[in-house]
Amino acid sequence: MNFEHYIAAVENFPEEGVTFRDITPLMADGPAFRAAISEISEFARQKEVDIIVGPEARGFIVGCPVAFDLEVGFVPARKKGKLPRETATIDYGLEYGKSTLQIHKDAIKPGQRVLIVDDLLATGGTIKATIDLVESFGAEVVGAAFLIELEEFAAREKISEYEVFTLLKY
Ligand SMILES: O=P(O)(O)OC[C@H]1O[C@H](OP(=O)(O)OP(=O)(O)O)[C@H](O)[C@@H]1O
Ligand SMILES: Nc1ncnc2[nH]cnc12
Repeated sequence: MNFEHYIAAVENFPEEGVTFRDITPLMADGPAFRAAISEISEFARQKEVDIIVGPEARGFIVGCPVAFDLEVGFVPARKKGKLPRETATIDYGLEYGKSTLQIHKDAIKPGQRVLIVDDLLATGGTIKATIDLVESFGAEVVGAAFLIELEEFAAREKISEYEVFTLLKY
């Protein structure tokens, strides 16, 4: 399937100089969305994962159906102040701005095999922060999977020790 056909390029969003890769047309097309999720699920199955972790918000959109497909749990890494119970916290930078992610302290057990799933890999700030946060639980990050990789940022160099799966590269 030509997944690129379902990704809209929006110039100068959310700020001047950024080409935003919008996945909402892919999400709006049932067969295309399902096919894209299935490709990530196929990768995830080989990794024998215990849980999927997805960073807010688009990591939920891609990560939850993968978890459902594999019949494993999904753990949200949420932006600061959204989770109601005790959390582990990490600050990070991304292509446009800075943010903080939190995971509930009882959500991941030491030794669990974790796959991190998100929509897009740009500078790698989000994935690196999510990896560090997951590893702070004593869990094993068995890989990371994305719909889109922006190769100009060379994020793979930041996470070269991890297996990275991406459906589309720009
Ligand atoms: O590789 P990076 O430079 O870190 O950029 C990629 C991240 O940026 C976007 O999320 P954003 O923080 O904009 O949040 P959203 O999902 O809530 O839109 C995207 O969904 C990734 O999580
Ligand atoms: N260029 C981009 N398009 C969509 N999401 C992003 N997250 C970080 N950079 C992005």
